[in-house]
Amino acid sequence: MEIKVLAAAKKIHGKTIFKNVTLTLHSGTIYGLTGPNGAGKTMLLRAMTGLIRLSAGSISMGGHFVHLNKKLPVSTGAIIETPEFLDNISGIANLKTLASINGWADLSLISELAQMLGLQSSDLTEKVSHYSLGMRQKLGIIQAVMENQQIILLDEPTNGLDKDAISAFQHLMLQLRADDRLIVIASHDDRTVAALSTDIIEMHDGEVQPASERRNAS
Ligand SMILES: Nc1ncnc2c1ncn2[C@@H]1O[C@H](COP(=O)(O)OP(=O)(O)OP(=O)(O)O)[C@@H](O)[C@H]1O
Repeated sequence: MEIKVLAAAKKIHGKTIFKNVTLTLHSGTIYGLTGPNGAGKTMLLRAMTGLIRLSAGSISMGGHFVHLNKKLPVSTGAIIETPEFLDNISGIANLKTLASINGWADLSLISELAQMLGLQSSDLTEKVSHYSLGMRQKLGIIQAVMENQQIILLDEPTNGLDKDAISAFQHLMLQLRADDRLIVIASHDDRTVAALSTDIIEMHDGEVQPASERRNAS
């Protein structure tokens, strides 16, 4: 399974956010999406999940085009910017609500993931309004993987995570890669990117550095 980004471009009010982005991403790989603030990483991830319309080019998953605000052609888990949850209900209630959108909730997998990331079962029953940034991020990670999504797109997933949680997160990502998932991690956390990524996609001013200049250790 692949994600193909072909000559993708996005302009907002005449300003180029990204352009000429052509990439083929493969399952069983963790891609580190790097680059300075404002390079266009988040916008590219938003385009991949169908949250914004491209100005030119196309994005497909598993051979089918991604369309604006439509169900994605391949099951995809994502954290784009800060994970959004309903504050006045518990963590577990949020996960159940989100899972039910796709019609599937595996409570034993959720509790296994929570335990792995250091989220206690008493935390899961706490209202999200009482969560710390790290707890929200852990809930976001669980949400992005709890339905065995084939594609996992994560924007700054280690934000707010402590050292132990970062190692647990890295361990989880490596497990998922071994399970043939396609993972993209946009991050300023160089250590996590270096520890996990077999391919670095570097963006500058809305353009991706040519593949031939990229490190490819896979
Ligand atoms: N809603 C918007 N309208 C217009 N321009 C926007 C909008 N959102 C983002 N931008 C611009 O798009 C560009 C790319 O932003 P993006 O958030 O994708 O960068 P990034 O690489 O994720 O940066 P960071 O490392 O800070 O997260 C920036 O110049 C930003 O100002």
